Amino acid sequence: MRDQDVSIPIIDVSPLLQNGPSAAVAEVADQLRLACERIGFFAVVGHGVPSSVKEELSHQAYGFFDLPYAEKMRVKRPAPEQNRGYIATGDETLARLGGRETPPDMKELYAIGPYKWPLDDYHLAPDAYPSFAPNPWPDRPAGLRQAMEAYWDCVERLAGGIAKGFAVALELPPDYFANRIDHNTSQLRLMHYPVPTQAPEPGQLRAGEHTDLGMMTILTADNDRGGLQVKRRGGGWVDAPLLDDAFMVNIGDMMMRWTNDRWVSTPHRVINPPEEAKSTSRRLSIGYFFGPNYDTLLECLPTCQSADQPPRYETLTVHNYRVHRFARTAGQLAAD
Ligand SMILES: O=C(O)CCC(=O)C(=O)O
Ligand SMILES: [Fe+2]
Repeated sequence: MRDQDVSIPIIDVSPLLQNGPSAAVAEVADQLRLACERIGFFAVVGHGVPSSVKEELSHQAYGFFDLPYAEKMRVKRPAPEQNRGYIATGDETLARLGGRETPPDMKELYAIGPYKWPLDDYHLAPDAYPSFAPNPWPDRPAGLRQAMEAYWDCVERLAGGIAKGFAVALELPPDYFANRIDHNTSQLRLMHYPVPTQAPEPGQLRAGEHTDLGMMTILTADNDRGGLQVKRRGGGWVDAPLLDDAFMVNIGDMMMRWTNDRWVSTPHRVINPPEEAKSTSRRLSIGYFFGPNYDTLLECLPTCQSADQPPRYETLTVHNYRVHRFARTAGQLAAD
């Protein structure tokens, strides 16, 4: 297939979540494999996340971003290396993840990390930080916490199902990733792109071009707001489709390392609204950035190497890989 003909497929993942018959699982896995090889993005339906869970979180998120700035700052990011709390407009530049210097993204966000974990040796070990640390919850809106936790549980289950599909697609046992993600170090980020009040600076976008760092990202945005664009393997941007009741999923850099570049993480960005649509361009997106356990080894998968294809990347733990990536971006604050 020619690169310019590749589009973002829609995949029904329900067999992965319902322990469907192995033929159905293999069929979904094959669709996932093609999507990951060709474009690195796919839309999922049959995801099992009730629309009420998504709608409630969207409602609560708008409630939070509508609060006065000073109130939002009460839950500001607790420390620069932490990826949680309120991150105000001007404080994040996703393009830096790829080593590019641009003006900051035109967005504000509120993020949490894992919220239910015991205070045991594993979660209190030095390498558990900053993945496991307390989340600073705002007092208002009162329903935000419950909505974020309910949403987290649903998309965590979905990510587990997709991970099973990835394993089958990579000719590994279906549960290959299970004990590598059972203490996952994910983040749930509410991203608010307000109506722009001034013209963007040259090179300034709602979210600059980047690849995501983790294993996969599960995204949803207001249905009628476009802006997310995905780079094709051969170059050129394609608009992510606006679909009702689907999640957009993309693979991140950890999948690329695991698969020895068989599944390349795809650059994407969020472009500015056109001038004529500016006044109604407020956009909310919700991203679940799924990261494996902090001590999981990112080592070339056994099925992704051979005598002609030796491992291209050094083996690192998830924790050390993150530290290494942040060092490369010169300690700048960036999304995970
Ligand atoms: O807002 C979106 O649709 C995507 C944002 C994104 O790619 C990110 O935050 O990593
Ligand atoms: Fe992203």
